Amino acid sequence: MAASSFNVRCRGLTLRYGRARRPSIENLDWDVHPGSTVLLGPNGAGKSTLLMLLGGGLRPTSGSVSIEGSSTRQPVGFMPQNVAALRGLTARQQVAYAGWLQGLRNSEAERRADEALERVNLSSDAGQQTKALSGGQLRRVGLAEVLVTGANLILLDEPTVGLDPAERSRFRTIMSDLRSDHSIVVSTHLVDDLDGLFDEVLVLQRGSVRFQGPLEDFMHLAPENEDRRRAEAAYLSLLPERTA
Ligand SMILES: Nc1ncnc2c1ncn2[C@@H]1O[C@H](COP(=O)(O)OP(=O)(O)OP(=O)(O)O)[C@@H](O)[C@H]1O
Repeated sequence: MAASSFNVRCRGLTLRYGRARRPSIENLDWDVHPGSTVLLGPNGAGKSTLLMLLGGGLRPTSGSVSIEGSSTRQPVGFMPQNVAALRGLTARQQVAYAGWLQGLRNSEAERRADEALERVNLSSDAGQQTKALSGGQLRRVGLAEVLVTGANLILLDEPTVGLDPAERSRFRTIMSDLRSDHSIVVSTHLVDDLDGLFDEVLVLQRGSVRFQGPLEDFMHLAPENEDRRRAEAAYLSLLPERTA
């Protein structure tokens, strides 16, 4: 994919749930950077809401998300925090089903499902019922469900939360591999492990942008003497009150 020719722009993006007193995303301007972006923010800051707006799962109350230069029918794919295991389906069938829902013919959906499962290192479990998979394996099925659609931009909502260290490391390796031919945006609470995986950082607080820029600039926000947990120190310097 030519990531650089693919643009996703948010302008004045605002989302208010029902009769909520204040918007969960407020007047947000953001150009999604080609490459990989980490989305940080305290609980309730609006990370999931922003990802759902980008993925088309929510319609903005006002403002817009525009997508230009995509070569596929489904330019953006969203993996939610909780990936559902569909009863009675194997991993291969569940991934192929996601492709079929996007309009692929059965044979094409199955072929792409095999490719996607290989990409997430699950080929050997393709015949397992998804209900029988571990939490980490199920997350990887969820990622394969996104890949099967051919999306250019992949949105991952807290993909490593609750995973054991081995599965977390496996997932990081897969994300790192995906950076070669996809743009990715990943929301996370885990600010200790950003280096080598992300180019850009977006920090949200109460639905507004608190910081956006290259990872290097973000790291410079950390006080001089903070070395080991530099990213966490940078993050805390933006959010002294730790409120959403
Ligand atoms: N379906 C909904 N109806 C009403 N309010 C909602 C709904 N979903 C989220 N909110 C509110 O919108 C705000 C942003 O929530 P969101 O889940 O996007 O934040 P988040 O940064 O992803 O939080 P977390 O890190 O806890 O997942 C919060 O105040 C939340 O209570």
